[in-house]
Amino acid sequence: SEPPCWPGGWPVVGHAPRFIGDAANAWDQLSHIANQSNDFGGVVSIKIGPRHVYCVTDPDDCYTVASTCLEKDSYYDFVEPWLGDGLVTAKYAVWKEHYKHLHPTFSQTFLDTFMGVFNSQSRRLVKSFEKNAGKGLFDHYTNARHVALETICLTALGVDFSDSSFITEYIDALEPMFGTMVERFSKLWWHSPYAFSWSKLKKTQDYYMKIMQSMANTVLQKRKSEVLGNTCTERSILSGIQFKPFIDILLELSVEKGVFTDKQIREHVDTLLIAGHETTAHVLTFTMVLLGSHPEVQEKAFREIQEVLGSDRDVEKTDLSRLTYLEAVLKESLRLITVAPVIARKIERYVKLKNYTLSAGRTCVLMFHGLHKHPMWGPDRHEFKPERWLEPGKVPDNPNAFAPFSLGRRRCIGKTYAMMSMKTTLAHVIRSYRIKADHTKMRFKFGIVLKPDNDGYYISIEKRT
Ligand code: HEM
Repeated sequence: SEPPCWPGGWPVVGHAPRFIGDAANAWDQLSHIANQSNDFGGVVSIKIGPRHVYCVTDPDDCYTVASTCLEKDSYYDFVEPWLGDGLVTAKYAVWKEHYKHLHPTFSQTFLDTFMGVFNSQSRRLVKSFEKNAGKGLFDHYTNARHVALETICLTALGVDFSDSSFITEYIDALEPMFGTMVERFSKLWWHSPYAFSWSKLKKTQDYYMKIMQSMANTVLQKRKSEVLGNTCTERSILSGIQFKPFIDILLELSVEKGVFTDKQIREHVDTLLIAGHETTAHVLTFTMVLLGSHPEVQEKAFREIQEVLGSDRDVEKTDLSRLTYLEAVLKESLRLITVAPVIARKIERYVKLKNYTLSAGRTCVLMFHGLHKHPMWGPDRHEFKPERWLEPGKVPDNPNAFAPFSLGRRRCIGKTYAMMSMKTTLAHVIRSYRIKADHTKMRFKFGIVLKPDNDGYYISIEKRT
């Protein structure tokens, strides 16, 4: 049978009026639907204008959809002019071909070579915090994001932008462009490509997109001539840190095997830049707030870091698996504040779930924030308790209950990269500063990823002696 309908829909427009308003309202509605879905047994259906959208929070049903519906929903077309054939937006046929070539570049062996970059970048973040020590609340997201973008530029592009204005200029174009995309989501009448093509919003979007594409192209062309001419200066600039950036692997594949066009390389690089920095920067920001609000957790993490690392040495790859409490902190943070709360798939042919059947031609949204608050997590599911990850029987034994990086074959390719870099950064930050914050003051908004909506996420820090 069809899943139950979320109450409160209007004729013709359905639930669309509920989404009118700002991004904070959009997040409130998404949270509401997720709760309702959990109350209704894990699936609920909503109507956004003519479009039927299924919203799923049941773990097994999430997995069924993630593993059988591999085509992204047409909502992703909003981002297509920018990210094109990049892995997030690519049509399944292209994705399958490109994924085969890209997957090995995320192997543990390649990622291990990034540890030097992760450490030096973490030290840059610690240093950038220094001026705020003992000075009250400050916006640590700005620093975290700047450093995260620098990190992904180093590892994906092989370019060190720490002494240039590239990062600031990129963020200055990215912010308003992202804004136009979120605005399009929230305005039903601009969902139609035809109506949108005439809008002022599209003009603004194109303006910023051009800036970003031309920045990416400049980097790409420079790198291409270096790779072809075998004069990769950046690698020697980062002396002592030997690694191969993703772009070199893409360029080699395109030169040797003709796998990618220049445009596709640009789209892959843009995808990595955006998917690889906004997410990790927000998770670090939120995790620091949670640590600052739970001093006993923070002290326990600090003691573990002292035990594993001892002196002020760099984090090595073998340390990462020994930082088990820190890992539990990160997982609990990803569970409680799910930075990528929703993804959407196209239902191409009918899909049989545990209790319902989804009809072809519709949209299915997997609500990971709802999955992470499913009653199976227990009565304390709204609380921050890293201990649950370390005590037997305290997390659901369903392998699909935890999906911050999505599920199935199109799950995040950067999961290990993200965990390695975030753990390294937190280890450096926690051992350098004592953090104070109040997570109850945080408000959120939906900006494709989950973002803070007020300054309630600010932290204050004191230097540890
Ligand atoms: C905490 C950090 C991160 C989280 C929570 C996260 C989450 C996700 C999620 C939920 C998806 C599925 C998106 C969808 O289906 O629409 C995804 C896909 C993806 N992520 Fe991540 N991500 C993180 C970090 C990264 C990093 C560091 C990179 C790159 C270095 C990355 C690269 C990608 C790519 C390329 C895809 C598309 C994969 C595919 O379709 O094959 N992500 N990520």
